[in-house]
Amino acid sequence: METGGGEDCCVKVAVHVRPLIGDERAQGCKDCVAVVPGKPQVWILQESGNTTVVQIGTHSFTFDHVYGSTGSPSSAMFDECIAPLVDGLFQGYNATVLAYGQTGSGKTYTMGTGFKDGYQTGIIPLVMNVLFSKIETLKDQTEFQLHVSFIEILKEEVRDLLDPPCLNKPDTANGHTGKVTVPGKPPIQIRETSNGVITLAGSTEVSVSSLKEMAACLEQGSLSRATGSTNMNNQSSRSHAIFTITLEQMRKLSPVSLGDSSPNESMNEEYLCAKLHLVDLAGSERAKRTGSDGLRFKEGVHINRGLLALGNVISALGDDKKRKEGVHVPYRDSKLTRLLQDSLGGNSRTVMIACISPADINAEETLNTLKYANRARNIQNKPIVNRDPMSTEMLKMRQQLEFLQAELCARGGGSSSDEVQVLKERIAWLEAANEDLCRELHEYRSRCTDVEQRETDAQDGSPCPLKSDGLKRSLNSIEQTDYQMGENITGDSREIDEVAKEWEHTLLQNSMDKELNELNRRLEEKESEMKLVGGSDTAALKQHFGKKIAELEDEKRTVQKERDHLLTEIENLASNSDGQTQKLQDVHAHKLKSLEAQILDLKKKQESQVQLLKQKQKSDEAAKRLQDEIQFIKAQKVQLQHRIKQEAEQFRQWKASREKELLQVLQRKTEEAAMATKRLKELLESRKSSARENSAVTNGNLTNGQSNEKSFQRWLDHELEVMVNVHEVRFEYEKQSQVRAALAEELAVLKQVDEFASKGLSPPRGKNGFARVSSMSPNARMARISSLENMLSISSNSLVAMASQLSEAEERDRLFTNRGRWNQLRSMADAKNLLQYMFNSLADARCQLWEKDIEIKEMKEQLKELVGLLRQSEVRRKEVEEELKLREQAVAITLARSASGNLHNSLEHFADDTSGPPSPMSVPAQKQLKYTPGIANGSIREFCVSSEGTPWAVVNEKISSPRTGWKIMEMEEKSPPMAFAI
Ligand SMILES: Nc1ncnc2c1ncn2[C@@H]1O[C@H](COP(=O)(O)OP(=O)(O)OP(=O)(O)O)[C@@H](O)[C@H]1O
Repeated sequence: METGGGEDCCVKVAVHVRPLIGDERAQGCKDCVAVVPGKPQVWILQESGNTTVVQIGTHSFTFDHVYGSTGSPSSAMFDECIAPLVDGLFQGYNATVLAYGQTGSGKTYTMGTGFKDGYQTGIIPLVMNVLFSKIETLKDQTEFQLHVSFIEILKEEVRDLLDPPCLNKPDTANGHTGKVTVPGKPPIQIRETSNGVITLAGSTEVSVSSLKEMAACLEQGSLSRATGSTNMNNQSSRSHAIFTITLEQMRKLSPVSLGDSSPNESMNEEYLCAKLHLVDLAGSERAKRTGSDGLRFKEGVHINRGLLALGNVISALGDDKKRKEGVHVPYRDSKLTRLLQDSLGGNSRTVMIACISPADINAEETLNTLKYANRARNIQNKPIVNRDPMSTEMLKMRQQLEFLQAELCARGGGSSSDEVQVLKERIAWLEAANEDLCRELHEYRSRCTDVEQRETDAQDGSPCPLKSDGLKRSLNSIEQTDYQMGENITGDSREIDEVAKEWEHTLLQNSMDKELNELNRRLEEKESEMKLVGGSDTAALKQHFGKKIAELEDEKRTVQKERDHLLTEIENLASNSDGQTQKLQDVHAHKLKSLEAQILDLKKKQESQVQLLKQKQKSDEAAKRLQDEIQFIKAQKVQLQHRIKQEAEQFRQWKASREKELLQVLQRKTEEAAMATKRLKELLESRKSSARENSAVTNGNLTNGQSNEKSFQRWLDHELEVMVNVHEVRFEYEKQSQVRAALAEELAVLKQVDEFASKGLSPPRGKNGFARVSSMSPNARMARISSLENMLSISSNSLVAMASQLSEAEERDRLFTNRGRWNQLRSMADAKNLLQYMFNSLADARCQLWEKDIEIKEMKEQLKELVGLLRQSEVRRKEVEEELKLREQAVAITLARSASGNLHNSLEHFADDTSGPPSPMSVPAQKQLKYTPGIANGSIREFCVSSEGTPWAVVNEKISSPRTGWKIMEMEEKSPPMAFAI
């Protein structure tokens, strides 16, 4: 059904970098993707220190377009990449848009297959808008018919998203969504027709005539897809979804005049049919990162298999050149692979949008995505216009007719009747040929249908072989939970210690703060009292009082003098008893009286002054006492402040050393990871050279059979070492990711608490980690935040570096697998030798494994016994403590009695008490364990000696481990002397 030629064109690749999303921010992820401004070039970055940015080795990729991050805005993607494909549809070109990338990288967001409630984002809604507005402008010249289909490929099974009865029916086999067959309706199948075209037979094609109808199909399908995912208990799309728009058009061409004969309508029409496949592939994922749930694991395997298929298609198509050169490049022949192959490598115009996350934690997947995408750019497509064969033939005839008419005109506008007759005959011949062609086409189509039906029947009858070996192996490899248990237990108890220490510090600081506040309060109280008591200057007061008393004394003396003088005068006057004298006498007597009153008053004043002075002295003494008290409180305060400072300093030092320790652990882990990464790099490098060496061997450059054999053995050893190293790096990667997640979690909590504190709020109670963090001082919090950020940065760098090597290893391994690991073995003898070597190695490895198993069993037994004995001795210790307490009490009572005169009796009583066995333990002797590193299997007896030199335990060797050289000793207690116990 296709004619017409087209030029070759490569698959266009546009990278879409989404921003960091909430979850990634919460995990403290850094942006490790950079786009060169103004160029479609992407770099994966590694930060060195806090400021400098260094590019990692070879990880720079150039594409046709890069959107997001510092590249072109995402809004430009449609106009630059997709709109030309929509235009092409109207010219009859098929087109495919593929969204590819890891889980959560933004494929659904980019494509718009999560279309819901009319909310239009993504490519598909935009395609629909443009399609209908274009149809609106062309509807006068062209008749259009639109169909849509929406299917989902889940575990290599096709589900029709537009046919509800096929959806959401429980599959009895595994309990999740499966497809049921509707009677009379054949199931959808990915089929390969006899001429090699891959088709989806039996999918619903809904005819649509408006934007609304098409949007409803997209929405219905998207919802069905989401429901399916929810049934499988998973939010992410676990399937490949293909939304196909088929555009049929019948164009009205300008009529061709056929002289006097009636015009043939069909010759004035052109029929074109083109399909646009919009594909949202399931996200690539590593089984380990999705958790160990069996169902999800299986899905992951299928998804990855699908994506592997895509990867293979891409690389196989990319290797087309090699195929042309005669090198065997295998295609995987799964139907899905072929379907994708047709979309990518067929006659479509194809745009691949490689979605990536910028988070450093996804660096490995991002690198893989970019590598695939980069390879996809090499794929050559040959787009052609899809015309109905009839239409094509008509078009040819039409062209001939036009040519003939033009010729006719060129000969002067007129033509002889003979010429017209010749032309008419030619037209009749062409029409007859056309009819023959149509008949042939019809027969050909029915033959094709027969062949397809036979193929389908044959497939239905043959059960599909189970390829479960790889899966089993993968499942076995994830059963490693025991491995880290010891580490976890140690980690947990360490964390408990740490939390306890922090609490202790907080409580101590709080109680000391309270104490300090109390001291301050008392100090204030005393000081204000002091102000009251000793507020004025005591010396000045004393002087003031002294002066006052002296003045009073002077005054008293003057008044007394005056009184004496008056008395003498009165006596003199008494001897002269005339009237005058009597009068004077009275005056003097009066004056005398007042003077005496004055003297009395002065005396009182003086006394009160003396009293005041005495009181002052008393208050001085009180002030002195207060002063002493204040001094004492002040000294206490200084001491307490010193203790607070000391304790804080101790805690700070402990914390710093803990932090240092943590950093050292992280650094050690990072160094280990770096070492493993470096080793892997070296191994990968040397693999390249050993591959060359081996190819030299197989090309016969080395004739010596033995060196040939050795070289194969070396190569095999090397391959195995690489495998183990990749495993090691992956293991380190997982561990590092966990460390990083824990750091990020703590950082997030600290930042939240900080935010709450800056708003003056207290963090929510009962939330994990909040209580502990909120008790930290702001400075401690800031210090911890910066230290965590530092650690996160180190961890990020290490993760990115590991991801880089892992991706390299994976890439090489994949290439190697494609080429065939064993291709270089050219002779049966080589193969047999290598097989023998492998057999020997495997046997060795199994024997070693067996020995290790035995050792582990032995150690587990020992551990069990040790734990039992530890518990016993713990119980025993408590008993002894109790007994010791009782004896101490008894001794105290005895001493008290002896002090009260009953010395003799009590000593007798005391002797009675101690007349039993001299050991404080009256129960049978207990066995204790003792570890002695060193020579095993020796006959050893040891004596533990008390402080007085008395042997009290005999030690017998019990179990010994030839591997570790540690032995467990049994110790029997001999009763130590009582005097020692007292
Ligand atoms: N360009 C973008 N801008 C903002 N958010 C985005 C962008 N791309 C994706 N996201 C967000 O990232 C998350 C994951 O996106 P999406 O579901 O499209 O990923 P996906 O690749 O389809 O995942 P899966 O393969 O698991 O289905 C979603 O929350 C989505 O809203």
